Amino acid sequence: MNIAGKAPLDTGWDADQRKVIEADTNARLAVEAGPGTGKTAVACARLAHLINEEDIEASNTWMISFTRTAVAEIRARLHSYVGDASFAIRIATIDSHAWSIHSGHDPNARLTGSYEENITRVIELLKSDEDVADELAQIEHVVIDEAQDLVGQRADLIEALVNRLPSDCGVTVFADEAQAIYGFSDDSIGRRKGEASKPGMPLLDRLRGVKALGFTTFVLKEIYRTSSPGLRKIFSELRSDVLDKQKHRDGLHGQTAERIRALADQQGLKWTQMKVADFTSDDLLLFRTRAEVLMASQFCALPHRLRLSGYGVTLPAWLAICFADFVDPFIAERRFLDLWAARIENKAAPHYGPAEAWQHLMRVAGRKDGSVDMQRLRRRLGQTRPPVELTLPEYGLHGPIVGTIHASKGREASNVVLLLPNGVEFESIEDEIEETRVLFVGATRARASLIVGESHAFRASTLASGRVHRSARNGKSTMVEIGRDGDITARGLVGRNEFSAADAAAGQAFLTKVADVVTTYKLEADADLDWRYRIRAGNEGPRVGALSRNLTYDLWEILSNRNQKKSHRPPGYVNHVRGQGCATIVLSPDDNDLETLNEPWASSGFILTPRIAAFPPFFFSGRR
Ligand SMILES: Nc1ncnc2c1ncn2[C@@H]1O[C@H](COP(=O)(O)OP(=O)(O)OP(=O)(O)O)[C@@H](O)[C@H]1O
Repeated sequence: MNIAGKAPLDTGWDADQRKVIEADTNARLAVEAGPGTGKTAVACARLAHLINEEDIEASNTWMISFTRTAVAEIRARLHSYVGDASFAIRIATIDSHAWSIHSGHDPNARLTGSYEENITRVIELLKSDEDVADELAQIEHVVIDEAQDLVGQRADLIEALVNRLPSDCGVTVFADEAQAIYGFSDDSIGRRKGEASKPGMPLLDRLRGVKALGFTTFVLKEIYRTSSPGLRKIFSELRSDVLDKQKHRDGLHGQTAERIRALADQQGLKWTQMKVADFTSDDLLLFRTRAEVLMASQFCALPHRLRLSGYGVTLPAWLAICFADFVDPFIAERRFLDLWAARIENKAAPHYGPAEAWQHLMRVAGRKDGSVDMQRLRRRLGQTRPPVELTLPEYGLHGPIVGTIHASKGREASNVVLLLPNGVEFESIEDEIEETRVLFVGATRARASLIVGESHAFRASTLASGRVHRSARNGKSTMVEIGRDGDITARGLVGRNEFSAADAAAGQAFLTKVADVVTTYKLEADADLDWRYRIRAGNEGPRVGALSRNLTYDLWEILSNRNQKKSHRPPGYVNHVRGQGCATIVLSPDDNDLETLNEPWASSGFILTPRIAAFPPFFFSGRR
């Protein structure tokens, strides 16, 4: 297949891009380029070229990226270039590559060690273990995208990996230092996290610094993301300023924000006068912090999607709707298509049809006889990181995407509304430079237009669990984030302790009906469940689940932080908890929670869950 013909435009790849795509199989390339110059597109095309034109085995190639959402997008792009061969390429985040080296070669590998301990062990294995060396000897090419974000231990890991690769294994690394975001989370501005505050030397410089590794630098110059003149200035001139060390001094953040306002297609809007519902599916609304995203989402009754940390990948509702009562060990295509026709068609249908859904199932757990192995399917889907091809990239139904800048790195959208934080103060110049790069990333996501608005400044806090809360109505209520990973579990939905079999069935039947619409729930504290909150549909509807203790603990933590543990208690009920349709929870056949569930879910392992992401007000009441 001619990859050039697959370029996004009839004109094909430009000369710089082509040099990278068609470089020698075993070349070591460091590609530096700004936003929208096609780094990710070229990364995919390079692998496609190697597989299609140079006879490199897809299974002997690795593609490493920083985030799981990026991985999903890369898989989709590669599929369009090389078809099903893309499924053989090991596309994953650096963390999951590290984990597979660890678990494959260390008999004592356990998930219990801290993140740092695990990485340290993997680096040791890379340096000294002969089996690891044997495995690496098979690799013919490694592509690393978004390398600017790999710092500290992750950069050590990549360096150790590249050092151990056979000398004829090619490596292509892409990076844009102007987009490096390493130290901060998307929780709040200027909150540094652990060792990331000492980023050290950028990975590209480290690799280029070792002569023996043999890296040559390439640059991509042409901007393809946008033709808007203002945006192109942001992508190029503003980028030079962000990178210019001479300009790294007090006031850089404010000046950068000012420049973005001046070059944007529209500016001066106030978030208080806008709402999520004013936008369409082509729009991406970007906020700096998670709390701002949660606020914007809480006040939007129409379907929309969320993109922020803490809301893991979700599996589509059709899986549970088809398989909740399916207990046979295997399923044949005919049977699946019947289930789809009866339960999914015209209801909770995803953007693909039954034939494609079946192909996904076959790839994940297909057998030689053409049927799908249900136990295997459950094992694969029940992992914390299920196969990307069956997961949904955003949390929600459809409509505009509301997200943090951090969670939108490497992505693009037709129209971007960037809500700039105002009146920010920084503790150090490093903080300010880091936040300036965050602004730059936010301002470079748009293809057609960038609208800049001012966000509404308010204070919010984050608990140890990562849950955000903020005081509202002059302290009368507290808005608390609901729907984080772990808030709703299989037990909370269909556990025997929580529900009779009949009530669980009624709850699941209700969720099937609302699998693709927005639904408002009410939380009710239940004394019989140790004051955990039950989730009721509307005021009078069925109870569809019970939240885990995580929320109850966190509410007491809020009271404790305020010294109100003795005088106040969490409210008996909470309104305005919205769910964006439903998703599926899958339990692996060896999951201990299965025995606590009602039938048929204890046998099937597929459970429907409301997709809740809400920031409702809690009125803590005084104890008498
Ligand atoms: N030669 C080309 N002709 C036309 N469009 C192109 C070409 N190369 C890339 N593009 C398009 O330009 C857009 C930006 O590409 P891509 O997302 O790969 O950029 P990037 O450098 O990875 O950006 P970022 O650093 O912001 O993540 C994509 O829509 C891509 O399809």
